[in-house]
Amino acid sequence: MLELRSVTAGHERHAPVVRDVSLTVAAGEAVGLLGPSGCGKSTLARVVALLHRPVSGTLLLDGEPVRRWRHRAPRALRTSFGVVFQQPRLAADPRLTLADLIAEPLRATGRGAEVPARTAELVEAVGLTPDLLVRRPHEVSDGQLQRACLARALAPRPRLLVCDEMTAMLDASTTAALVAAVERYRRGTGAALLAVGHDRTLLERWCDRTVHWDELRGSPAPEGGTERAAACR
Ligand SMILES: Nc1ncnc2c1ncn2[C@@H]1O[C@H](COP(=O)(O)OP(=O)(O)OP(=O)(O)O)[C@@H](O)[C@H]1O
Repeated sequence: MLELRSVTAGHERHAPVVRDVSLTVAAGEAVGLLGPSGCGKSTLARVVALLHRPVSGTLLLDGEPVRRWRHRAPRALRTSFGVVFQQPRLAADPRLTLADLIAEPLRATGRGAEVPARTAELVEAVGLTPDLLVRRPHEVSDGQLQRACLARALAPRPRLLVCDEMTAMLDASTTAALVAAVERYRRGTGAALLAVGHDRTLLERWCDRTVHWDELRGSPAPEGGTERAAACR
């Protein structure tokens, strides 16, 4: 379903943090990605979630190369991917109520009519209570806000969910609840998962297979070789 071929990406032009990384996630598969702090996992997660354009290499979805990232990506492609980050307070607009936060991706993609029904489903799915929906991020706990961020990621029914250290700052019971919510969603939809983290025990229990960052680098480029993303903007 998702294939990264020799992807190089970074934040400074001549010093990429992700170099020549190749990775495949099959339809419905859950892949855990482990690696030390600062190696580039979050940068790669952002490339996969179409939020960060690589310098070079190819990202294929169902065999089709992705040619545009961020707001340039076609709407259908953007809603194929959902992402949950480690720090919900950095990922949530502090001005929005939780209801508006969860509805954000549907409204942004012209699906506002789905908001009431979908929000009701999601609130239950992630274990929030409806009274929290009128609150803003500073009025809820980290765990409650992360539940809302997961609901936001699931709102458009993505085919691939990227969880970038989603549970790193949560207690064991909230971690278990969020992992269970992701797994219920995947069972119901057949969505694939890329879960990034440091916690080998959690990822090995959660995912079908776990790969280490070092295993992703320098794989031989498959037939067709690399593709300059810059040429595809
Ligand atoms: N927006 C940015 N601008 C410049 N450098 C950045 C930016 N984001 C990350 N970096 C740098 O890129 C490198 C990789 O960061 P990244 O967040 O991808 O690593 P990580 O493996 O996810 O780390 P951690 O496990 O600690 O979250 C780090 O050296 C970091 O300082």
